[in-house]
Amino acid sequence: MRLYTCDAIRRIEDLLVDKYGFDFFQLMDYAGNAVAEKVLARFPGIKSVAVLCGGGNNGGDGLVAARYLFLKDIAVKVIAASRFERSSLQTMKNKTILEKMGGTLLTSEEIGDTELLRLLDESDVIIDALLGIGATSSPRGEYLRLIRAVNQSQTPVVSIDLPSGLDGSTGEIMGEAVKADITVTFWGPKVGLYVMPGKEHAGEVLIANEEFVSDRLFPDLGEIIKKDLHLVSVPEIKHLLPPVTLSYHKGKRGSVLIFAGSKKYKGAAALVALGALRAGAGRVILVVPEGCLVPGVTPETIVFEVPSRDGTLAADSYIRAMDEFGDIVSSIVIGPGVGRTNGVRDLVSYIWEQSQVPTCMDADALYFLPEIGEGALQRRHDVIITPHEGEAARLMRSKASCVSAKRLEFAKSIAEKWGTVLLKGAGTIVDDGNRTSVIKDAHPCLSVPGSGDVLSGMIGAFLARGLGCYEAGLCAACLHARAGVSLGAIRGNDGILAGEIANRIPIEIKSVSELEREPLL
Ligand SMILES: NC(=O)C1=CN([C@@H]2O[C@H](COP(=O)(O)OP(=O)(O)OC[C@H]3O[C@@H](n4cnc5c(N)ncnc54)[C@H](O)[C@@H]3O)[C@@H](O)[C@H]2O)[C@@H](O)CC1
Ligand SMILES: Nc1ncnc2c1ncn2[C@@H]1O[C@H](COP(=O)(O)OP(=O)(O)O)[C@@H](O)[C@H]1O
Ligand SMILES: [K+]
Repeated sequence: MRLYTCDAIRRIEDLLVDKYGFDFFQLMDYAGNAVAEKVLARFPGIKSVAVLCGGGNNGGDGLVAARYLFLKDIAVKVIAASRFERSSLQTMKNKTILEKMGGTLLTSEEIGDTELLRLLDESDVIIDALLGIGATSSPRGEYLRLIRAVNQSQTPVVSIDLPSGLDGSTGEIMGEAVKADITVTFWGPKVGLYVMPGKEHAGEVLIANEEFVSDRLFPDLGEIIKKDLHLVSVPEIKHLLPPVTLSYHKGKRGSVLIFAGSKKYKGAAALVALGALRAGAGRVILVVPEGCLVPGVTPETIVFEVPSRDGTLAADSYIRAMDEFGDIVSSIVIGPGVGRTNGVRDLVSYIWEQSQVPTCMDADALYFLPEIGEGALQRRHDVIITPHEGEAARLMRSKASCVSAKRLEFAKSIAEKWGTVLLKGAGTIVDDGNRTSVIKDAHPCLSVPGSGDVLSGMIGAFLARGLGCYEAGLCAACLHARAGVSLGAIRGNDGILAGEIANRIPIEIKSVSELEREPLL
């Protein structure tokens, strides 16, 4: 699904006016009306609503929503952060209409903090119409005070277009932002509503008036939006999954060579292998240091023990494994539980510089990449690296908090330097340097130990089945997230085991293959 930046949305709105003759008053009416409808549908029986309005057009949308709710006999209080002195004509007009109809308009400056909180707490719903796509800097003055009050209140919050204070094009928070339960946005999905931390601030996203932005009305839509930015959920990966036919055999499924585990961390290796098998790999070969018995490894896994160096793998592990299995290996996974010894550093460095096999690098393997990067680093087009935010920060010599704040930007920089990247966490990002996808589904039950090991095994399986790094990352992240949503719906947020995520994957693949629609990315 296409994702829209704020610039693209502005161009679409301008075209609706210039090409089709809408005026901005009409567009504001569509927007505010849609918000009122969604609020009434979501919160039936409400009696009172506080509408917090800024002085821009987002505030204008709030005034329209207030009017439609007022007409339904709901007690509406507009609390304005601005005196509307420099507002657009359409916002002014909507203010005048509401006033003439007898609506209550208060100016926040005249309301003390205690009274403000009381007003918000006494309302059944708060509508946040302070800032939309027009905000370009950290909220200040009354806007900031109102945002803080909204976040302090227990009343459900519906944000109009964007949670105020959120950058709609990046998902970054400009200082502080409203934490909404629901965001009603217009025309199409805006990037910032799906990328963390914006995703968390947006709550549930409802898109209004999407039908306006069709290829029929906008044949040149592809020119307007960034074609290389996508929101990906299961329908989008259907056409990527390799078809399985009656003539299939395990050779066609490809073979994954896994370098995982060490004396200290044994279980990781079993989970990578399970992830690969559950995602449909043909043969899964697990290379482990001698004596590091892998608990729980499934009998379907081929275990290949190599001499241990300080309880870990070493550079010669690759040569030994390829001597034995090189003629069948179609992908490599390296990292989970391998440890951080010199032997592992040599192995990672050797694979980065010498191997020609499509590879997924995860966990401890990522620890050594910056060191390799000090030398003559060659970006690998056939490697996908899968850092969480801490690992991403180390790769870019930054802090995890900086990565969390600017996920899209960091993913792009990593992809340009190293190769395709899958930046983990809710709203997982896959970036190959040219294309960026944000995974729509997410569930906190996935935040358990070994969950990432399963994911890297799944990527290995999709690479082995012939997918490119970007496509393998998309399929694995999407199915992994789906498994989380399915398990979470039954079992809640806590106590899911990583192996259970893996075991859920075949069902998720089946449900994707049964989907009827097959939209292109
Ligand atoms: N352009 C259009 O045709 C339509 C726009 N719509 C709405 O209009 C919004 C965009 O409207 P605008 O461009 O007027 O922008 P906004 O309303 O998002 O923000 C601009 C207003 O906020 C104030 N402001 C900006 N940054 C601030 C900061 N950091 N601290 C405090 N105050 C700040 C400005 O002084 C101005 O009053 C959209 O998000 C959407 O809700 C809808 O009405 C649909 C039609
Ligand atoms: N809150 C969350 N919401 C959605 N997905 C999450 C969340 N937390 C973690 N995940 C996913 O779970 C996996 C965790 O991987 P990782 O941090 O490497 O864990 P481990 O090293 O224990 O395997 C990643 O795929 C990540 O995207
Ligand atoms: K808003």
